[in-house]
Amino acid sequence: MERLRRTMMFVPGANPAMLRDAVLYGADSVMFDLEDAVSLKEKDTARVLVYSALKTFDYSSVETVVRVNALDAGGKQDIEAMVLGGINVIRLPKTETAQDIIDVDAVITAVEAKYDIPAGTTHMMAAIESAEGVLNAREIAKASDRMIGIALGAEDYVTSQKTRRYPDGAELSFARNYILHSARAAGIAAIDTVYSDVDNEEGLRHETELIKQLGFDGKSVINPRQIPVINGIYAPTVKEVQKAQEVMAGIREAEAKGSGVIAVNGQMVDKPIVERAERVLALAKATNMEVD
Ligand SMILES: CC(=O)SCCNC(=O)CCNC(=O)[C@H](O)C(C)(C)COP(=O)(O)OP(=O)(O)OC[C@H]1O[C@@H](n2cnc3c(N)ncnc32)[C@H](O)[C@@H]1OP(=O)(O)O
Ligand SMILES: O=C([O-])CC(=O)C(=O)O
Ligand SMILES: [Mg+2]
Repeated sequence: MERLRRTMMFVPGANPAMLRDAVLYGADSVMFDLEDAVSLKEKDTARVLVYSALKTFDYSSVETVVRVNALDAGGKQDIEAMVLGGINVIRLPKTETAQDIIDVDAVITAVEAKYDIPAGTTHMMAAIESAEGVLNAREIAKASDRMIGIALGAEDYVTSQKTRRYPDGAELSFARNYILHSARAAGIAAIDTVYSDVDNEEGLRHETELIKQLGFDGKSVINPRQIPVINGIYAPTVKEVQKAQEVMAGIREAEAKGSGVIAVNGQMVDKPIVERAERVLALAKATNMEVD
C-alpha cells in the first residue's frame, strides 16, 4: 500500500514552538511553510529555523514537506537549505506549467549533486492555484520522476477566478475533478485544499466527505484540530471492513470453482470489486484497525 496522505499540516516556518510540536498531532505529513504564512521580513529567519528544526527534532514518524517560495523570490535558497536538511518533499506553490516543475527539479538535482546526496532522494509535489495551472495539471503531474502528488490551492484559485469559497464547493468542482484525473493518470497522489474556517467542524466534515467520495488521498490542513476529523472520515468503518472480508472470502470460493465472478449477499463481485476490497483492508491495516 502506498503511503497514507490523509492529512498534510501546514506549519508556519517562522514559529519555533509550532515547528517543535508539529509532529505530535497525528498528521500523516507535516508541511513547513516558507511562502504565504511567512511575512517578507521573516523569510530568511523562517528558512534558517526550518533547517535547524529538521536537524534538531525527530520527524521520522511523519513525511516532511516544505512549501518553498518561487525560484525568483528566494526559492533557490529555500531548496538548497531544505534538501541539505533532509526534507522528504519540496512543494512548489502556484505552479502554472510543466516547465515550473522542470526548473525546480534542475535546482534540486544540482543541490543533491553538490552535497553528495543520492540523485532522486528528494521528492516533489505541485500546488495548483490558478486557471492556467488547472488546465496544465496533466502535464504538471508528469513533469518529473520526483513528483509524488499534486494539490489544489483553493484560496488563491477562487481569488484568481473572481469568486470566493461557498459551502457547497461548486466553484471548485472543475478544478478538483481535473486535478484528480491528472494525478490518477500520472499515478501520483491527489491532495485537496485547506479548509480555512477552523472553528467550523461540520463544514470540514462535509467537505472531507465530498473529496473522499471523489477519490482524493486527503487534504492540506491548517490546524491540529482538523486532523482527527479528516483521519476519522478516511478510516474504513467496521462494516466496510467486514464487507471487504466477505468479498475476499467470496472470490476465493469462486476461484476454487474456476470462476472469476460470484454473488456475495446479492452483490456481484469480480476483479475491480476485489481490488476495492483489498484497498479497504490495506487502509484498515495502515490505520491500525484489527484485521485478520
Ligand atoms: C491559504 C494558505 O496559504 S493556507 C497555508 C498557510 N497558513 C498557515 O500555515 C496557517 C497555520 N495555522 C495557524 O497558524 C493557526 O492554526 C491559526 C492562525 C489558523 C489558528 O490559530 P489558533 O486559533 O491560535 O489555533 P489553536 O488555538 O487551535 O492552537 C492550538 C495549539 O495548536 C498549535 N497550532 C495551531 N496551528 C498549528 C499549526 N498549523 N502547526 C503546528 N501547531 C499549530 C498552537 O500553537 C497551539 O499550541 P499550544 O496549545 O501549545 O499553544
Ligand atoms: O494549498 C492550499 O491548500 C493553501 C493555499 O495556498 C491556497 O488555498 O491558496
Ligand atoms: Mg495559496
